[in-house]
Amino acid sequence: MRIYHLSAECYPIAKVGGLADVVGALPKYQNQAGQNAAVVMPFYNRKFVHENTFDMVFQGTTLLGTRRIYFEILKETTDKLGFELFMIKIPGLLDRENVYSYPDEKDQFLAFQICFLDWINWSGQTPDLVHCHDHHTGLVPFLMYHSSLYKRLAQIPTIFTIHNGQYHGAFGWDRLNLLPEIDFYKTGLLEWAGGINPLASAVKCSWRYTTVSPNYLHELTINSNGLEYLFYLEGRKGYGIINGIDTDVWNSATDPMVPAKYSLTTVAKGKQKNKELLCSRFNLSADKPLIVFIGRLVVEKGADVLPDAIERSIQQHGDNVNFLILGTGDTETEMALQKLKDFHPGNCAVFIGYDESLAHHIYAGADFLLMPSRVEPCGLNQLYAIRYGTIPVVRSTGGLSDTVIDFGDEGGYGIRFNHVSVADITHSINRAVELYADTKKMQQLRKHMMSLDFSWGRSAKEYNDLYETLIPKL
Ligand SMILES: Nc1ncnc2c1ncn2[C@@H]1O[C@H](COP(=O)(O)OP(=O)(O)O[C@H]2O[C@H](CO)[C@@H](O)[C@H](O)[C@H]2O)[C@@H](O)[C@H]1O
Repeated sequence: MRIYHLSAECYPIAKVGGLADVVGALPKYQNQAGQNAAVVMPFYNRKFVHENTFDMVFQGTTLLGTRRIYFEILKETTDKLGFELFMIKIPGLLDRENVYSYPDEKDQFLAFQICFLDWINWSGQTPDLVHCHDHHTGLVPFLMYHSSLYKRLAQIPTIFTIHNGQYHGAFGWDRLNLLPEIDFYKTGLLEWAGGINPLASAVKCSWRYTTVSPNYLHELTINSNGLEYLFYLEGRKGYGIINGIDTDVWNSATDPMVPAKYSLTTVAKGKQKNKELLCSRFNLSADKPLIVFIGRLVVEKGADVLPDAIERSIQQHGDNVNFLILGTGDTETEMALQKLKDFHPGNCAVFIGYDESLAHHIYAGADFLLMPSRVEPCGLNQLYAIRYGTIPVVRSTGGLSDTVIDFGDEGGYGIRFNHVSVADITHSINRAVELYADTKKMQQLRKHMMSLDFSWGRSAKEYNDLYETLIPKL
């Protein structure tokens, strides 16, 4: 079955967050299960494109409104990622370094989607299914079914996966002229709340939509930044499939970014060594419990509550607890964390920035990973933590509820709390500190976690099974 995954991010080419991890792994596991899945993404001027070779497999021109643009489809030559990788290059528009945040970002993603459709249309391809990810690719289903230009593609099933329902990519009707010819009586399928809303359009037009955890499917009807009623209406098309992790990349016994490699049998020693290295780099003490946070410092992740919660915990536990934060995001939170570090240099360390290698080292060296998320569609950090024997301390929401069982419950291994509040977080940290003192229990939980299977195998099969239901049997 030929499948195209369309995404703005893909690990290791361009990663901003979890979307990249998923799109860089799912197709590989699907191919191992007998599919023929490829990834199509925008061209970014990044390390990966300079260190690898590409063939130009197609070139053409298309229209973005009245602007004629020239584009190239570049294919990575080795398929070493476990899937074919195609990048769409548009000189001056899709050939920059960063993934997001350019003032003409909406034009960039619109052009990306149009060029993809032009390419498969004019090169005569008929994939079995097109799988779109997040709002950057959300107009593809509408255009496939309601543009006279792409009538040839109108029978191809589309699936849309929502990695984050808070972001819709919406824009005004004044930009409708940037779309190719469309059936004007169908424009309602583009609309939500008075504008063009790519996420809403994808939910309406794709054959099926999926969320990255079963719990999040339900939560979207309660909190999706204004699309709650749409999710309620379209609920029959929705499926919740939990993300997996790429166990080739996330393997503490082979991970090149983990200084002291370890397996289930050597976890205590390996973790301690990694922790010592981390602590000496950040001026912390390796004898104390090390509680870490990795991620975007934004309200959605509960990062705004971290400074107060950490301050309170340090006060409560005196010198007996350590925190390490890796992230970047809201300036106010970054500044509050820096200040905290200055007040408590021996108990709190902060690294503002994005550092993939440091993140791997932290997952391996930490005792506890804190995730006080307000919204967490799936969450990969807790899965990486579990895989590396690090106890997740999470708010019960979205995919965190689906993947973390409190150690007080049967079969449990993590710590869960209900509210994004200083009180709930500090209470959970108290539990973590107590747990840390029980060396035997810690060791038992680490081994238990490392024996759990959150790899893509099962989830990739669920996607494949869903595809099968949409593709007519020959
Ligand atoms: N400063 C930093 N330095 C190094 N690495 C960093 C980093 N900040 C973040 N990361 C890494 O980025 C990834 C973040 O993944 P998440 O799934 O937690 O979040 P994100 O909100 O981006 O993804 C959205 O999509 C994914 C995928 O579907 C969902 O799991 C999630 O709930 C949803 O919000 C992890 O691999 C993490 O280690």
